[in-house]
Amino acid sequence: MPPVINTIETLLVDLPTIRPHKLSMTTMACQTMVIVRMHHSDGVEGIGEGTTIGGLAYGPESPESIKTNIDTYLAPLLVGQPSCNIQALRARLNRHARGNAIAKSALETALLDAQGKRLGLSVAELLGGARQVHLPVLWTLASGDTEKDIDEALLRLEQRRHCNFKLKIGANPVDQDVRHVAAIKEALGDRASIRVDINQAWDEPAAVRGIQALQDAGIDLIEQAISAREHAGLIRLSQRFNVPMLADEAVQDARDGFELAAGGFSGAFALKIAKSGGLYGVLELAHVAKAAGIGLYGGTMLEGSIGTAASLHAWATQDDMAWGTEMFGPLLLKDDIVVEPLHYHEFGVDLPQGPGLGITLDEDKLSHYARKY
Ligand SMILES: O=C(O)C[C@H]1C=CC(=O)O1
Ligand SMILES: [Mn+2]
Repeated sequence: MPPVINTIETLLVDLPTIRPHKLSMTTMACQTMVIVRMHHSDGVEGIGEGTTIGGLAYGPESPESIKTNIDTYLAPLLVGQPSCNIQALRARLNRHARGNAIAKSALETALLDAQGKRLGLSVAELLGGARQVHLPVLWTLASGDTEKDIDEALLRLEQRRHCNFKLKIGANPVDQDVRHVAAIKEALGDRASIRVDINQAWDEPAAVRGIQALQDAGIDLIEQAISAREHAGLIRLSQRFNVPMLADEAVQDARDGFELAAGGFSGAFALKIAKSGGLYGVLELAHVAKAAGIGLYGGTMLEGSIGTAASLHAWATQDDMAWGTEMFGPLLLKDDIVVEPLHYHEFGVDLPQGPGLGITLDEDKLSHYARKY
């Protein structure tokens, strides 16, 4: 008898961050993850994670909506279905439920984890095989304080944990943000690559002024300076400056990637399993980017270890991520809910080994941090 999906359980898990994490639209002191536990009739359990940033501040799905929509609409579409045809299950979810990319990503991750455990293969192997087993990882400096950010960067460099840094800007006036970034670049010099993420905070005239100053200060990459929906503006910025643009919120899936590429965008795309509805969707976007000569960047929604591991399995199948990854989510959290945390060293992280995601839940930690009703 081929296995079928028996039950799907969702848990909201709140973990405090090691310091306030300041973005242009919110400041995070805690991260909330939706953890999926999917049980199959052959006794296999698959785990997945759906995570966003700042409740509804970052995007249209909140942790609570992800949980509710899985429990109410998506899980009933999967329960009782054969477990192994993940493409058929993806199509079924997409046919009956629009949007909800983060919820779908959490479910697809759990399906892949279970299938890998069943077959004795890692998720990267299920996707065709790993071309890298140690991936570079950037760190985000977002304490809100220039001196603290410089100290944090120097410490990470000395620990050989990170040598690429992303600065979150856009909450302050443009000139103040530019001074903050330039001071950090000046302090770190050629020892580090400095990039910025504006998270859509500027309009196009402010972006033209700000990016010119950031380019002059030696910044390497400009992430999502203007509104996600302003594709034409983002294309204009990419054609105007030498410093490359990184599209993040503007590029959710392969369709967005195709539109930007066809419109003349150049630069890089931030890939996130959460934006593309899972690992297959994000790899479709990667293929469009590659065909268009657009660079790849392994992005995060600041997921914990499960979502980060799932993303790593997808990125590992690629040999040329021009801009590396930012898979540091677990390092921003004070604690973890897995038995063996991801191993960060030598400016990167190891791809977890073993069947499925290669991750085991720590039941005590999970029940400690799971939201109680
Ligand atoms: O890139 C984003 O927009 C979200 C996230 C990723 C890293 C970080 O610090 O914030
Ligand atoms: Mn971003």
